[in-house]
Amino acid sequence: MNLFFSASIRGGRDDVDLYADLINHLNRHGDVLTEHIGEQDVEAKEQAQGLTDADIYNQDVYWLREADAVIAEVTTPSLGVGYELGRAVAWDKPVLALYRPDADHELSAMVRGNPDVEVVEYETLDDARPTIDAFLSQHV
Ligand SMILES: O=c1[nH]c(=O)n([C@H]2C[C@H](O)[C@@H](COP(=O)(O)O)O2)cc1CO
Repeated sequence: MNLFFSASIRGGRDDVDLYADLINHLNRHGDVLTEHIGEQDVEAKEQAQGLTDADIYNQDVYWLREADAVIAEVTTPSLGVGYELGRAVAWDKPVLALYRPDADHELSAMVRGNPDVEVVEYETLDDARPTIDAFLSQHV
C-alpha cells in the first residue's frame, strides 16, 4: 500500500518530531512515499540534491497520484498541505486529517468543512495510532 503523509514544511516545523513518529507508525501499514517530511533538515537535504521548487512540486504531485490514501497532520497551517488535500479529494483518494486543537491555529473551514476529508481531533501520538489503523482498515 502506498501512503502519502502530508504535513507542514515551510508553514512551520514545530511538530517535526511528531511527524517522524506518525511516519514510523504509517510504515507498519505500507510504503510512506513522503518520509522526508519527518526529517529535521528536509529543506537543506533537498537543496543539497539540487531540487528546485518545480522538482519538489512535480515529485510530490506524482507521489500523490500514486498514493492509495493520504494522511495529513494539519495542526500547523500549511499552503502546501492544503493544496495536496485539495488534489487528493479531486482524485477521490481517502483523506484523513489529524488535528490537535490548540489556541494558536484554528483549523481551516476548507478542511473541517469538507465532507470528503475525515477530520479527527487528537492529543497525543497514542491517540493518533488507533485512529490511523481504523481509517486504513476501513478505506484501503
Ligand atoms: O520542500 C518541500 N518539500 C515537500 O515535499 N513539500 C510538500 C510536502 C508537504 O506535505 C507540503 C508542505 O507544504 P509547505 O511547505 O507549504 O508547508 O508540501 C513542500 C516543500 C516546501 O514547500
